[in-house]
Amino acid sequence: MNHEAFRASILLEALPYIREFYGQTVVIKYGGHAMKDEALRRGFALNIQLLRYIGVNPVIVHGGGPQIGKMLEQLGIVSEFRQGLRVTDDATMDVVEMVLVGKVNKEIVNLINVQGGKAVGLSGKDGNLIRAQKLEMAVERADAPPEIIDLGKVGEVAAVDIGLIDSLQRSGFVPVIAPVGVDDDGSTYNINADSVASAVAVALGAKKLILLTDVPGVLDKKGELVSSMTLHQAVRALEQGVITGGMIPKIKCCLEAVDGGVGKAHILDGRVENVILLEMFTQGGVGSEITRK
Ligand SMILES: Nc1ncnc2c1ncn2[C@@H]1O[C@H](COP(=O)(O)OP(=O)(O)O)[C@@H](O)[C@H]1O
Ligand SMILES: CC(=O)N[C@@H](CCC(=O)OP(=O)(O)O)C(=O)O
Repeated sequence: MNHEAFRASILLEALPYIREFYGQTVVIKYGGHAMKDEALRRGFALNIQLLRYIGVNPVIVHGGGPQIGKMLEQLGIVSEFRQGLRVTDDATMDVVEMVLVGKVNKEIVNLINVQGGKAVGLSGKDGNLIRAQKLEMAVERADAPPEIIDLGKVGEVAAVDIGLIDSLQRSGFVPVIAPVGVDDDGSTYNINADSVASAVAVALGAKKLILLTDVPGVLDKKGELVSSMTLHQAVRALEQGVITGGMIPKIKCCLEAVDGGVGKAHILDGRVENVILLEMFTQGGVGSEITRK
């Protein structure tokens, strides 16, 4: 199907939803795993452009973990993850910033613009967008007080200044944000992209937070997709140990977003073509959604 025919068919299906989403902000976290394939990258950009076309305001927060890993390897810098986060010394921070802000961010901007969009790339430094603070990571231990581990230049979001995003959206631009922030002293921090997406979604009062990853959504004990969970059910799933590894921080980000006023949070398979449109504009969707009630 060519571009025009595809756009027309999507528009027909989307009609009932246009009213609901018109003028609303949707924050989409575009993870490194969902960027690997050229056709998928083009499809992602087309989905973003289609959202703009029907009056939705998408804001992209991107990752790039695998891309950072590859560059560190080429430079002979050993990288280690603790609790799903990259231990970041000064040399690693330089590479993270170069890869995320200099390479991945501009590639996404270019992709969207090639599809006829107007994307602008930002890092958390631009317009004081993301104020960071050093992450104090406490790890629970059996029969001992929690251990505080030092991850170096790994930050968490302290504040989001939406001024620049606001101006860009009003001028019809799609902001594309790299998850790098600065603290009050101007030190640069590497922040997990899911956390940045969640904080940006809350600050913007977004209708939706969409996290694109490399699984169909949240899976239960039998490996079956959980289409919908309330905040309460998601907390129970965390406590019961159904959710492990990288899915733990992802669910926590969804909880923070919905708790902070975002309409719904979605975890979707970024390897599936048109997954954003399928989730937003079909009955029942295709991934997992987390709702307040
Ligand atoms: N219950 C679960 N449902 C789905 N994925 C899970 C679950 N528990 C753990 N995971 C793992 O979480 C991973 C997603 O987290 P992560 O690799 O950090 O994603 P990303 O790199 O896209 O941010 C999945 O690939 C899967 O291995
Ligand atoms: C602190 C930390 O771990 N930061 C991440 C930032 C990129 C990211 O989150 O990328 P994905 O979403 O593609 O995994 C990192 O250095 O890999």
